[in-house]
Amino acid sequence: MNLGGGGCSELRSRHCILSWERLHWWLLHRHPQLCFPFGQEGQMIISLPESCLLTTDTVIRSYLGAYITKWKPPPSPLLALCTFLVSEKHAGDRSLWKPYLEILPKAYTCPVCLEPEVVNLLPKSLKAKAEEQRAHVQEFFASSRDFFSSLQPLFVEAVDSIFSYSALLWAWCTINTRAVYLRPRQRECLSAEPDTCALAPYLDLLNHSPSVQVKAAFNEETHSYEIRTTSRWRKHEEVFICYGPHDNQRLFLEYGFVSVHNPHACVYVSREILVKYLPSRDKQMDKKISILKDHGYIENLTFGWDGPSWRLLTALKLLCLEAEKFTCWKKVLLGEVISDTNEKTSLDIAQKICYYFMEETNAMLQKVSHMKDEKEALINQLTLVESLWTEELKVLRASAKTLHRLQTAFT
Ligand SMILES: C[S@@+](CC[C@H](N)C(=O)[O-])C[C@H]1O[C@@H](n2cnc3c(N)ncnc32)[C@H](O)[C@@H]1O
Repeated sequence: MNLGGGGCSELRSRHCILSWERLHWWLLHRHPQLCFPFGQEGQMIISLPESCLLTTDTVIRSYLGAYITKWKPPPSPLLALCTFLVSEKHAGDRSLWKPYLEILPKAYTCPVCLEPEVVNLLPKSLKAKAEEQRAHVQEFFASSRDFFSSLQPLFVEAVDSIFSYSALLWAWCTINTRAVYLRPRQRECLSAEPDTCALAPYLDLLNHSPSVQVKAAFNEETHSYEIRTTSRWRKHEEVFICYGPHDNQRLFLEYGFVSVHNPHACVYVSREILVKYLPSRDKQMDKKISILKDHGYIENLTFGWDGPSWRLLTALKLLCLEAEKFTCWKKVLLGEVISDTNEKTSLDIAQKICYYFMEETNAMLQKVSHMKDEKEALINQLTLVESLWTEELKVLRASAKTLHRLQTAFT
């Protein structure tokens, strides 16, 4: 959120600024206690009264409440929120929430919204998650259609045309990219899934920066959702909050963007790649892999800005253990050095994997670049994917440098 011009380009358009001002006016008019003190370290950035939050309580108190209470099995909290958003958007000028709905993005860039040919260009681990996300939303839509049909008495138009897949997708992305967390509540008329999401107008204009520190939570004493910062902000500077210590794949998956110079950025190493560079003759390989699995060392192996993660190096050290040293595997997991040979071999393999990823990343960047020339309609989606690969390449280059330095200690 920019507290005085500049900032996020989405907000710079005349239309957005007008809507934003209208939202500001709307909130202050309804809730004069809304607070925006800012600037000082440790101070409140924003405090939003409970009555400004859009929660399942808002939905149940609305004209949808009777339909939700009647429906069996009870709809999920997420379905209640999505239904309300779609219905209120459809109401247009008649909606009390219009000033808020007007400033929401019309479309999103989470992987579920990307064209399949763009999803195909994502790193493998992210592609799998993107496909899961798409299947999840499709299933959410399919399983909600009967409930939507029950709402027909509320509308003149056919509910199928109002609660379409694209409308539900928009609502799902709105919640997924903008909701704040509330402590779980349980309502009898809703299913047992966690009811923890709330939309927080105004507060959800704040963009993410990985390098700021904030505390965000609902304050039970003031009955407000509060964000406090431990960072300092100058007048006219864009104020950021931190959505969490997320790497770029997670930011892309959950929020549809990539953070440049993200300190949490990393490149994931899959089990297949890990073993591809190990000696195929090792008779103890299956045993070693099963030890890694049992101790949770087969996942979340990464390259980061500081080189291979401790987990990746530990996994490699165990996989490279000489046959006669195999009994020392527990010591490896505890971080002990077994031998110079083991240290050196694992670093060499880490370097080979790192170079392999750099080549693959360069090849993907070329592919994306060709596609940008050919498919102009997909330029925004492709640019996003390109920025993800570009950031991964930067991480790999940094990792390769660190590895080179570590390897020289053994020459
Ligand atoms: C809670 S909203 C933040 C406000 C949003 N920019 C807006 O104009 O309404 C979260 C969305 O903002 C965008 N966003 C947040 N931080 C960003 C950043 N550092 N760079 C690019 N986009 C960002 C992403 O699209 C994300 O899904």
